[in-house]
Amino acid sequence: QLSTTFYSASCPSLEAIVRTGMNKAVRNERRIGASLLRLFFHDCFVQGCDGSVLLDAGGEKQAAPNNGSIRGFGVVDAIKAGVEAACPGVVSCADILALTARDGTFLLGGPTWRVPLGRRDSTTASRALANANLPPPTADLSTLISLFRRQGLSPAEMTALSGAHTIGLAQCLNFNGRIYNDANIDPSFAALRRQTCPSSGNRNLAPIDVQTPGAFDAAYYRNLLAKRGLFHSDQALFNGGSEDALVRQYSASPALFRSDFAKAMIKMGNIHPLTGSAGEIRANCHVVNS
Ligand code: HEM
Ligand SMILES: [Ca+2]
Ligand SMILES: [Ca+2]
Repeated sequence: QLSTTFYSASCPSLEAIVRTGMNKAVRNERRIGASLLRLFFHDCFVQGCDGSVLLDAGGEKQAAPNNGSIRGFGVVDAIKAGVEAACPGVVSCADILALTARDGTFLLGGPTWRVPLGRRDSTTASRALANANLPPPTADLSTLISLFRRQGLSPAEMTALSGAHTIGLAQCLNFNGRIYNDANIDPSFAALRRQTCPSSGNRNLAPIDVQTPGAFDAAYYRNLLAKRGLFHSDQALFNGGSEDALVRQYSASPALFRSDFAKAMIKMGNIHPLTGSAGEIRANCHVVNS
């Protein structure tokens, strides 16, 4: 139902405006490409890809997986302002977010893909659904598989999408349990991470991919082979279970990873979009229209 040509008559400059905005944002701070990729994931897993994560009301931003962690709202706002100037009242915040995720991935060296468009924006957000649907970094493989299955995504798609952790940073509180307690971790990697993380709490940042945190590549999977996954949930993909073989394949074939990642991103972007006359085109991504 979404279409890559949805705005070709109503907003032909849309993709150029988003690309220019993302170029500028990534030049200013490379990590922001990762942050927008994650923001789109956190949107899609809560009520579908409907821009709910962008709403200030509703408590979704304060849900445990989001609070003090999700970022990139200013970039969405700046791009939305440019889009509104060119094509007022036409393009949803949900679609802008989908395009920023694609461009963020590409600008950090990842694959590109054509983004199906035509999503509309929700009038609600949900803290409860964010807490229930977003995977915690303490998850085991069975939990990851079931949380992705709930969104219509297969274990293989979950394994490909987790490769997003080839870019970006994380706070100690999300991996302290792993570096202090897990057995399936490379001891020298655990020691390295403990150097900047005290044994509880703490918002200090570390790269998720110890090798190339600023580059979208297959190093994430090579890390898993070496027991250098940062989150317990990362290493769960390569811990003697059903995804081991695919992790090995992706570690050996970056081209396969790139192509499967792009396909899985399109599939994730199709989670329960609002279309037709459902929802609205928000004027301001932070608030519902009055
Ligand atoms: C498989 C289950 C997943 C879990 C348990 C998980 C968990 C996390 C956690 C805990 C962080 C660090 C947040 C912080 O410390 O502030 C993070 C960061 C990140 N995640 Fe995931 N994630 C998962 C899947 C995904 C998927 C599917 C994507 C995108 C397709 C993604 C993209 C990212 C990115 C790019 C970052 C870095 C963001 C930044 O630097 O701002 N993650 N994830
Ligand atoms: Ca949503
Ligand atoms: Ca990397």
